[in-house]
Amino acid sequence: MAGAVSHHALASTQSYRWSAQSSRFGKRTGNVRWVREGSRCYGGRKLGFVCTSGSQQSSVVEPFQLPSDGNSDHTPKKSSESALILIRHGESLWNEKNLFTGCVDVPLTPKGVEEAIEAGKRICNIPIDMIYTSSLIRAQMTAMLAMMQHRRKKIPIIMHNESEQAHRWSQIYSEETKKQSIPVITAWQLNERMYGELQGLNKQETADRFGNEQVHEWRRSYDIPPPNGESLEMCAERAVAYFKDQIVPQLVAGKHVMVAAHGNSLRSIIMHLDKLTSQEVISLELSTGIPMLYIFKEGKFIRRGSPVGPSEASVYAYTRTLSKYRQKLDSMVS
Ligand SMILES: O=C(O)[C@H](O)COP(=O)(O)O
Repeated sequence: MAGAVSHHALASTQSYRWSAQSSRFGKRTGNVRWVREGSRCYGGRKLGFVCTSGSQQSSVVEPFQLPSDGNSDHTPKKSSESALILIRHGESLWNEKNLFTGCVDVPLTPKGVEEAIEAGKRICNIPIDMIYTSSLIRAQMTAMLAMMQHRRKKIPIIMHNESEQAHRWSQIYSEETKKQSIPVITAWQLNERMYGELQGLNKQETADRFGNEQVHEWRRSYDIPPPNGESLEMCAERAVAYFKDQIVPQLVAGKHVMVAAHGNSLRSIIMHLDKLTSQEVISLELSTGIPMLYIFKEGKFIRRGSPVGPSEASVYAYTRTLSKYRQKLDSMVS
């Protein structure tokens, strides 16, 4: 294995996990509320902290620098609120085998399929106009399976823009059918961080060989890459840039967006949204198949946590747009 990488002591590392659970014992780190769920963890052992959902746990993120590309569609509408759902793919066949996966294109396990379906139930009342996924099948499967649960019953359709011909050949010629569809944009920039020479290795065997601290550093440090792979910082350079350039303008235009991607590409985006430091992000863990909701309003991102269920009051009580959308769905089925 090339590229020996030095390791620091990570003794003070705590772990945090996005979760739908709540707790009464909380502490604030910057503008993020972290809630202690159970025992402290370290280096791949038990992860025992949660970052909860719910109105008390919302945080307001500083306004973004909006892209000034002269496109009037991107002018923030004062009254508009857009939903942003971030979801890590469900369990993959290599998650199950505990192998470093990175950019290897591995499908979901039956459990991963279930997780995606469950995630879909949790967000089935939240409006979604556009979907962004990585170019990897586990994220695309997750998005499609989740959308099958959505009450609006729009059909997600992958847009093929890789060539002029692919674009032309995948056109839909009915306005009515288009209205019943949701465009799915695939982007390599949202792919998992490239794990270099760790891809395909067993995580436990790698820790046994190189030590827990070294492997934890490769997996969680901000700026230390695994051998010949991407650090989180390098992953952020493409994933956060794509988020700002392509996804934020859609939110600004009032579109509700779901992003189905990966542990580390989403960690880099959440680090950006929640303004986590490079120390804080070490402890951010994302579970497979857990949707996370942000509201974009007047140029700010408001973190709403993870909807526990389709009817969770706190998700809808807070925003007029979401509660109206839900009422509309209710009236459509009654
Ligand atoms: O690429 C992988 O192996 C996983 O998707 C993420 O792995 P990590 O938890 O080691 O970053």
